[in-house]
Amino acid sequence: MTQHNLHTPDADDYDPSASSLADQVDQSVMAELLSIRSSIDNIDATLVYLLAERFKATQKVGFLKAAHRLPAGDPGREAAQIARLRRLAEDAHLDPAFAEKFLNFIIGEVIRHHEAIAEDHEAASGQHPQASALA
Ligand SMILES: C=C(O[C@@H]1C=C(C(=O)O)C=C[C@H]1O)C(=O)O
Repeated sequence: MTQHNLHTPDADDYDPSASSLADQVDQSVMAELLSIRSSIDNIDATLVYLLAERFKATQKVGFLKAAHRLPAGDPGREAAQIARLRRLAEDAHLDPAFAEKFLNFIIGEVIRHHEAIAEDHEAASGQHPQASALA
């Protein structure tokens, strides 16, 4: 049975003024809150597009690594990226520990994708022995 009364909002019916606070704050506070939230919404949309572009790039790396049987992770590269992002975060007054956690979270996901790409690649070259000989 579907629960139509427990409505979960989705992107198609996004209401930028959705809030559980409406009956707790006066209208002027709510107006200020909504104005700030509209920037938050723009930033969140940008993050999604940026992450989508990043994953498009890392997918290409995944195919390249699979074709040349390279390991999914590259700890030397990751250490350099983390040191750099921590520095950038400090300059930007963002908590460097958070920046590191966030990057590690993304890299973990990328590595899972690379492992899946490598498995698919191995399975496909197993089915076509001449393809694996050429790789
Ligand atoms: C994308 C790569 O693969 C992995 C993922 C990384 C990332 O998401 O930036 C960095 C290093 C690797 O552990 C890469 O080697 O460049």
